[in-house]
Amino acid sequence: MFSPMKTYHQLVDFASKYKNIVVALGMFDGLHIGHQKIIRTAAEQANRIHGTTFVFSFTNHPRAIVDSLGAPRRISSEQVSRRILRNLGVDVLVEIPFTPAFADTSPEEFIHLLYRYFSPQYVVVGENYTFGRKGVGTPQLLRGIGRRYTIETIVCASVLYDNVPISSTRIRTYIEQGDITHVNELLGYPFTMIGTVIHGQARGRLLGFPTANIALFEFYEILPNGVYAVTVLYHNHIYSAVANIGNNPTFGSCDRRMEVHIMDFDGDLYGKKILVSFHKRIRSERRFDSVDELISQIKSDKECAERALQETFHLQEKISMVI
Ligand SMILES: Cc1cc2nc3c(=O)[nH]c(=O)nc-3n(C[C@H](O)[C@H](O)[C@H](O)COP(=O)(O)O)c2cc1C
Ligand SMILES: Nc1ncnc2c1ncn2[C@@H]1O[C@H](COP(=O)(O)OP(=O)(O)O)[C@@H](O)[C@H]1O
Repeated sequence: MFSPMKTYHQLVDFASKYKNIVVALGMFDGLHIGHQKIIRTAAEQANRIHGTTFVFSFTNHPRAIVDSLGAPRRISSEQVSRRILRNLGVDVLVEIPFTPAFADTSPEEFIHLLYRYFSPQYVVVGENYTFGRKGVGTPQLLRGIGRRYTIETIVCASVLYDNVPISSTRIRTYIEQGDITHVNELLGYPFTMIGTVIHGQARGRLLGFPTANIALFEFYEILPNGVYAVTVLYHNHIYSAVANIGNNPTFGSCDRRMEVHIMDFDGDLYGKKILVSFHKRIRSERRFDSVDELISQIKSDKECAERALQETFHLQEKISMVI
């Protein structure tokens, strides 16, 4: 069993509260395989010196401040990220707002700040990590200046997939395309959303397929409308399920949402939190001319989802990273 991860939203004198600090630095949106390598390296190093594993990151994406195009939509929700960080062995998460003043910090000032609040034995970064005003700080600079403060820098090489480094940007593109297979390969765990079940039009049960509905939020990168093979974690049990993301065009239209029909389940889920993990895209959402056509399509979607879940079964053990 893991001890709970402590979270701070401001910088305090961590050095006097925790011993032998090792800090992983980065934005870590999505916590993909490359991020996991950096954080695992930090945790291993901390274990070796009987110390404390820290992740130091930001509540908002730095690009919200420094990029005229604004911040990209997030890959993972806060809840999903925290579960993964805890499972990777992080003891303390420090997440502070990235403000215009912070963006103006010079690389030297940033390293001084690390020393002042963390006095880390080690910092761990990815090879393409940048920091400080206009992102001019590099891992080499961190290593050079860090030594003056007796901070050792560990630089992790990018993890490649098809000979190209795995990046959050690449994963966002696959999500936009609904390419779950690639999304999950690069994340190293199934793309997952956690949400609370809300009321819909109470129509699903009449169609013979009740669907637990979950509102979608604009600031997360989400999959395109369509039908997906998913699993649902509820009350410590993983169920096979089939999800539809969209506006139900067969019935006019509704707010965009995700709805999940859970197989071999009967119960009241309103107001309950469920965790939905995506495994394969099945088809696009479309308008049907009759309700009977929609019903027979949902029947075949369900069979298709069952088959897809059998095919991807070997990958599903990675769900443990998000639980
Ligand atoms: C597997 C699955 C596939 C679906 N595909 C479509 C679709 O292609 N077009 C559509 O209009 N609605 C589709 N729906 C949504 C149904 O219209 C919706 O579940 C139903 O209207 C119930 O809505 P309610 O939850 O508000 O009661 C699908 C639902 C499921 C479970
Ligand atoms: N197998 C199931 N899958 C999903 N929801 C189920 C299932 N069995 C019962 N339910 C319940 O039924 C509700 C969905 O029924 P539905 O008629 O689609 O209503 P709504 O339009 O409010 O979502 C869920 O929120 C849940 O409480």
